[in-house]
Formats: sequence, C-alpha cells, structure tokens
Amino acid sequence: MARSKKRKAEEGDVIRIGDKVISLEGYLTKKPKTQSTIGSPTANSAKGDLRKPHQSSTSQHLSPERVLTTFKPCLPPSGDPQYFAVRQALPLWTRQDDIRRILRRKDVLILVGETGSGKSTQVPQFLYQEQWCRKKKVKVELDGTTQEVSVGGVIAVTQPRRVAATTLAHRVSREVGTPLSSHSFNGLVGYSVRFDHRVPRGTKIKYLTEGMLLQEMLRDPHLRQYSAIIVDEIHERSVDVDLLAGFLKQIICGDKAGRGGVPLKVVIMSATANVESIKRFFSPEDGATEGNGSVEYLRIEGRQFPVEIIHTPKPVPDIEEALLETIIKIHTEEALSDKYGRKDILAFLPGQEQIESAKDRIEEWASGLDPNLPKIKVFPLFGQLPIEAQHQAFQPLPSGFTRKIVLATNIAETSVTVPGVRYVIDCGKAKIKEYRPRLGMESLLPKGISKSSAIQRAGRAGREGPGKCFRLYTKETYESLPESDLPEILRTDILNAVLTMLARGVNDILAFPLMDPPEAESVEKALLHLNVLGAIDDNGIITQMGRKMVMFPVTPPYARVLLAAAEPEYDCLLEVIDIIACVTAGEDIYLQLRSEDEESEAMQLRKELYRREGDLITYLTTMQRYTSENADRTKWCKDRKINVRNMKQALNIRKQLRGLCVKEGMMEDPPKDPQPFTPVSPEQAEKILKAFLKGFALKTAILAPDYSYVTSHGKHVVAIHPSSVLHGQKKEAIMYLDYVYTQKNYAKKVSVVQSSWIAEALGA
Ligand SMILES: Nc1ncnc2c1ncn2[C@@H]1O[C@H](COP(=O)(O)OP(=O)(O)OP(=O)(O)O)[C@@H](O)[C@H]1O
Repeated sequence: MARSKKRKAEEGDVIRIGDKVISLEGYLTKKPKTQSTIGSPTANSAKGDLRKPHQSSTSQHLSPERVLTTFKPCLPPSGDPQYFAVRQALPLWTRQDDIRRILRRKDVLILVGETGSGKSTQVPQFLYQEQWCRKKKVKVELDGTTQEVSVGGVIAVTQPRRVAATTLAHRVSREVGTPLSSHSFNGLVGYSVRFDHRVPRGTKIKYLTEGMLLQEMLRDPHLRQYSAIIVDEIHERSVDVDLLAGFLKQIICGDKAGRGGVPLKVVIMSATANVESIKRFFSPEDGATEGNGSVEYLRIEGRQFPVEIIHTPKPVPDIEEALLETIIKIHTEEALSDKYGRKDILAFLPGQEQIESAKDRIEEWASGLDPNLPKIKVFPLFGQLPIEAQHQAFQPLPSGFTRKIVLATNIAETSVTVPGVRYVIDCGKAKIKEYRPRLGMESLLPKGISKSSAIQRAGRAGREGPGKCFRLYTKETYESLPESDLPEILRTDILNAVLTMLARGVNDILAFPLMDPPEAESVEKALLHLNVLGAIDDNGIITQMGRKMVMFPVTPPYARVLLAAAEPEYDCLLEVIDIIACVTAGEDIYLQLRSEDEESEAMQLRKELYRREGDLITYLTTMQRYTSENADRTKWCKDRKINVRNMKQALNIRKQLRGLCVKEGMMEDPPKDPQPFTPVSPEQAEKILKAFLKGFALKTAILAPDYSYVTSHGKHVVAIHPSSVLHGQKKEAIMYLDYVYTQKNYAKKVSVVQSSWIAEALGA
C-alpha cells in the first residue's frame, strides 16, 4: 500500500510513518528537553573524544619525541585574503616553520594532528614554495644512454577517496587564489581521480586518489614529476595505500639514480594512525635516527572547535528508528544557525540501501512538518553515486529556512568537510569487505566500526564551529571497539594488488615491503588465480594479457572478460560492457519489492526483461531496453522498480569503458543511443556467457546428484540467492559473479552454463 505522504505533526504528540508511531513529546517546542530518548546531552563524553579546543600556540604541546623551537614567525600567508583568518586559526598554522625545517633536513615526516587541524589543506601550501620543491634538470641513464630529464616541481597529496580528493582540490585552489573551474587553464592546484582529471598548467599541488598515483607509477616508476608525496589518512590502510607505502619505501631507500639523485620527500599524515608501526616501516634498516633517511615524527595538539559526544544510554534495537528520532530531536530542538554559521546534519549509515530507505522515511516525515519549523532537504552520499551527484551534498544551501541532512557511508568519514555540518549522527556500522581465502570468496557485509572510525566521524561535526556527535550506541560499546580496522590487505582478495605489483616490476611478491604482509597462502592463491586468468605465465612472469588487464579500472576477472569479448571468437564487447556496467554500478539495480502490490505491478513489467539464461543476460536486456527508451527513462525505471540512480551510474561506467576500449583499439566507435531494441539471440547469449567464463571459470558450481550445487573450485555447497531470476531452478551447471555468506552460502548474479564450457574456459 502506498504510504500517506502528508501527515501533520500537529495531530498530537505522536506521528505515524507507515505503521511506525514516533513520540514527539516535547519536540515541537523550542524548549530543550532535559531527558532525551537517545541519551542525555550532558552525559558521557568519551575519554579523549575531541573535547580539547584549540590551545594558543604558546601553550601547545610539542612533539613528545622531539621538541622543536620556532625560531622565526610564520611567513605571511600567500593566497586569497578572504581565507586568511580561517587558515590562521588552524592549529597547524603556528607549526608551519617546524614542518618546513624538518623537511629541509629529512626525507620522511610522520605528521599526526587531530581531525580538522589543517593537515590536508595546509601542509602542501606550506611546502610548495620550498627550495627543494623546484623542478630540476638532471641526467639519468635511459635505455643505455644518458639523457636530461626534469625532476620534481609538484607535490602529490593522496586521498583514499575520489570525493575527498576533488573537494580538497577545490577548497585549496580557492585558498591559494587560483580557483578551479571548467575553464581554468592555469592554476596552482589540480586533481586526478578515476574518470576525472583537472590539472591546470602550472599545477604545484595535485590531489589524487591512491589508486591514481599507482596508475601513474606504471608509467613513471620513479615519480619524476613530484618533489614530495603526501600520503593523507594512512590509517584507512586500503590495499592501494599499503602498496604505495611499499613503493615509496623502495624509492626512499633506493639509490635514486632514476631521479638523477634528487630525493623524494614523503609526508605521512593522519589523526588516528598507529605511529610506531609506520615509523618502523619507513625507518632505515640500520636503525639510524639522524641523516636524511631517518624518520621524523611531529604531533600537533589542539583542534579548532570542540565536539560534544553523546552516546545512547542503552543499545538501540532499530538503527533507522533511532536515526529518525535523533534527526527529529535535533531539528525540533536546535537552532538552524548560530554565530559560526549553519547547523546542518551529517549521518553515517552502512550502505546505499540503508541510505535510500532512511531518505524516504525522513522525507515522508518532513512532508508533514509544522510550518514554523525549518524545511528539510536530504542528500545521499555514497561511493557509487556519480561524482557530480556526490558534490551536491557539499553545496551550501542557499540561505533560507531549510536544514540540510546528508546521509553518507564512510566515504564522508575522513578528510572531507561538508559545509554547514555541525551535527553528526553515527550509527556505528559500515559495510566491510571480507575475504575467505579457503573459499576463495569475498563478501561485503555491515559490521561494527573501529574507535578510529568513530573519532573520524565525530570530527566532521567540529570543522566550522562547535559541534555535537550523537552515537547510536552506548559508551560501553564504544569502549569495546577495536582501536583500528584490520588493514584491507589482510581481509580482501589481493588479486588486484598482486597484479599491480607484477606490472610495476615487482617479481618477488613475498619480498615486497608491506606494513602488514598477507599470508603466503593468500599470495599463492592470487598467483594461481592470475595464472588461470592468463595474466601471468607458469614462471610467474606477467604476460601481455596481464599488462593489458591492469589498464582497466575494473578487477582482473572483469578485465579478462573484456579482453575475451573483443576476440573474434566471442565478438560481444558491447554486450559485455553493458553487463559489467550494470553489475559494477553499486548495489543491485533491481530494487527489492517490498509489498505484494508493488510485486505484482513491477513483476509484470520486469518479466519482459527476465531471460532464462540467467541474471547476466537479464542485465543486458535491461540495459538495452533502458537505452532504447527515448521517452521518460526515469518513469521507465520507477515502473519496474529499478534504481534510477544506479542505472545512470551504469550508463556512466558504460561510457567510460566504451571510450577505453575504443582507445585501446578493441572496437570502433559504437552507435549512439537510442538504438532500437533487439533481443539477444540464444547463440549470442552463449558467446557472452563463454566470454564471462574466461574471467569467472573458478566461480562455477555443478549440480550434484542430491540436487545441491557444489562449487567446481573448493567443493562447497552453494544455493542460488533469492534475488536471482534462476532462484529455485536446477541446471546442469551455473556461473556466478558474487557470493554472500549469511546463514547460508549464496551465489548471486547467476547464469546457466554447461560443464563442457567450464572445462573449455579452463583449457582442460
Ligand atoms: N571544503 C571546505 N569548505 C569549508 N571549510 C573547509 C573545507 N575544507 C576545509 N575546510 C576548513 O579547513 C579546516 C581544516 O581542514 P583540513 O581538511 O585541512 O583538516 P585535517 O586536519 O586534514 O582534517 P582530517 O584529519 O579530518 O582530514 C576544516 O576544519 C574547515 O574549517
């Protein structure tokens, strides 16, 4: 049944949203309540939790390891004067000379400062005019001859996520006085993220994702373009940052011949990093504490604004419910702005599904708001949103009687400043990737976060004024959280990491310097898998195919499928791109049907998309029907309960992959949309599935005599997930792209194949 959109808050002391009843006792008056249902505002501030306001420079604590005296006053600020006051108030400001002085003597600095202290925006600005940061002409040996090349001149600042890299670049470009815009040809600041580069002529500071810098290293292993690499938010410990740290260590400890002897400076930054292990990793083998190669550590105390932490008094049974209650409480009790500016809300939820469901409920509640209260505008923010849609959450609302609520995954957890935000609501969960090497399977499930994440999340509330962080969990739960998350390299499939290392010329993977090396068994499994994919030969040497595979911004199995699809034997590249675009566009493009009414209406329409070959050909049909639609694509999606946003993202990925394949000479320019819809023939469907088997032959299962499916690799029993069009069917063999383990082992994105095809794909 469709829910009632308009409900008046004045109906009484309760409101109903669907079949939920929420008490509004006291919420509709501006008078603050003394006892809240989610925890007392005066209660439990966590120990060490962001309470310390920024101290004056004279009372600041210096590094416990090395006390540095500031000999001369800081340089007058360069850049746009309208930002001077904000920049000068940052705790890092008074320590800029210390930072400069250390890096004149040393090549590696570990810089720890609280969230919002100014690390990501200020450090590159303190350094780019240093003498050592100038571009130099040097002589290097290239292909057996001595050649003159340029080294240095640019500072790279890496970020774990695209949204952080792009928003920081915009902010810093404004601070230095050369704002980035679509027509800026010259400027001091640029960025480079997957599918989006803006690097004006004269760029001195470049923000980029860790993955992007790794890609650049494939072409320029000595990082000759750069004088310094600032690795920001190292505590996130993605596979990419661990690889990057390994390569940087090799450059720092190597003979620097590839850079004509010019050292590369490295700054490692975080608010919550495990300093000891990073220091150990980057320190020279001989343990020297003096000299260029030794590592300096600087801790900068103080934060700009305090953040009050409020835990729930008892565990909350339903996170969405607690979130809504907290939003209602803030919106009805707290002013819309104060002398520091707006007072908007940022809430952290585990994933896209929870964000979309919460958005619907908040909007439903807001549609019946008392007209005396400010209006509400909700913005989703998750990784699979196109970057332009992500940026909408960062736009300040035009002044008016409206409060912004941003519902985000952990992509907004580190580095970013969401303008206006002064309240954070932290549900305490995030979707975490986990890999089971024995099963050779990866799963993405909501899990409890670490203390480090909780501190980072709270830090988002105190960037423009004093803030509050409402944790939807108890103080005891917070105390029991692990200090930090397990590094990604220890909990995910390292296939991509191993292939990247091989492409970078690392032949002895087990000897590569990593802060936390994965078990030898996982590395061996990855090597075997890469061998099956044809990315390495029997001697473990990367093949031509392997080199081509790393050029694609998709995992190695998908890259293998793309390469197979371009071969004349399969000849199905356009179709394969359509399918890969759909399956990598975020959570499933088909929304879950929630009620019987929805089911019968949408099911009827969805039936034209379903194909007996399984989910992959169903995705293809969906994309083909969608792109042949030239009337109203949004309505087309809504009628079929297809996620409009994911479909748009799929189109975006499709465009990028098509462009790359044309550039690599794998196909001609494809015809423009809309094209008339023609169903794919069974013969073509067979070719497509065979091309997919080239990447996913190890993700197949055969029907056993007892009618269970047994995986061909590992011999585990799996069931077809209820979301699959093949759910409940018994076929000779299946191929699946994803796997989830909840109470049962489920195969997702399933297709019908034949056992002879699997043997053929494995070359048996
Ligand atoms: N896009 C932005 N819009 C408005 N203010 C911003 C923006 N980016 C940064 N700031 C201001 O600059 C301050 C410092 O930000 P910066 O990202 O440099 O801190 P940080 O120490 O790197 O924090 P974190 O460890 O959380 O990444 C913020 O607290 C905020 O006041």
